[in-house]
Amino acid sequence: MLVVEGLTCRFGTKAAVDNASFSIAPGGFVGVIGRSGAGKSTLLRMINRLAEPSEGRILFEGVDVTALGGRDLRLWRARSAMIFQQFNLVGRLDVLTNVLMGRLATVPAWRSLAQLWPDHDKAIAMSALEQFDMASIAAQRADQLSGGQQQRVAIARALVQQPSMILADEPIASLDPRNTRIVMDALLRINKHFGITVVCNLHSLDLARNYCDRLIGMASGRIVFDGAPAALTDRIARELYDLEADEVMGVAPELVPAGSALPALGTVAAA
Ligand SMILES: Nc1ncnc2c1ncn2[C@@H]1O[C@H](COP(=O)(O)OP(=O)(O)OP(=O)(O)O)[C@@H](O)[C@H]1O
Repeated sequence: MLVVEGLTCRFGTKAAVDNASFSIAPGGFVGVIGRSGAGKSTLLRMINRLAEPSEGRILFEGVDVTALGGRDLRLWRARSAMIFQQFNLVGRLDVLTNVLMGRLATVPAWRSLAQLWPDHDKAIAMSALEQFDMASIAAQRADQLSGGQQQRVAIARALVQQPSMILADEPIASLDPRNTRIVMDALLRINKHFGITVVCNLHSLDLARNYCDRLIGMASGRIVFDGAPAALTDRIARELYDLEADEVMGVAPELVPAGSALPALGTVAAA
């Protein structure tokens, strides 16, 4: 169980994440939604400890992740594997070696530097590539792949970290619709087949509704919605996304009857 308590991250006087509290049970597929600048990336980066919280705590299975340092912190970063919008592969290295990078936390540095990966780790990496039908391109350079293939390699790299959770920060933001589906299906497979919790920042509300079993909505650093996708009405979505709403929902504007009051943000979260 991941528990986030009063988590805040300030940059100067601005709170990118402001007093966020929630818990995530194992095995969920959670979408973090909200407009650009809402604080989604900062939230995920704090959970992985790539960004330092200004206040609050992160607990995982009762361990205070916020207090970890040294080797324990490296192990936590492997256990809460991040996937990034820009894939973060090493383009000049082959696909298999990129996936093996996910084993760095468990392999002595001299072995990885000398490219002497143990057979056991190579087998794990090949098996991860097979999961996503990519074993046949194991020897190709990463920079020769399409964006969708690169992201699936990044997902395979995350999988070999044997994570408890995958934190995906806008993983499909630079992909076309076909590759978007392939990559989201890969994340869903990781979630359903391996039972690994997925927390995924998504700009598209349609995707979030289709793939996630729970949505956390953020606005100006605060959590303003936390519930099942079905509970997120179009009206709340419009408040979350403001002028971007039609773009993220892919629908025509809804006519709001004159004089009808919008529910206050946070009312659903509080219910
Ligand atoms: N390192 C930083 N230094 C200063 N301000 C930052 C830093 N990182 C994020 N911010 C600010 O914090 C706020 C939240 O940013 P964040 O990237 O977490 O939002 P987001 O919802 O992920 O947006 P996007 O979808 O555009 O990535 C923004 O106003 C951003 O400019």
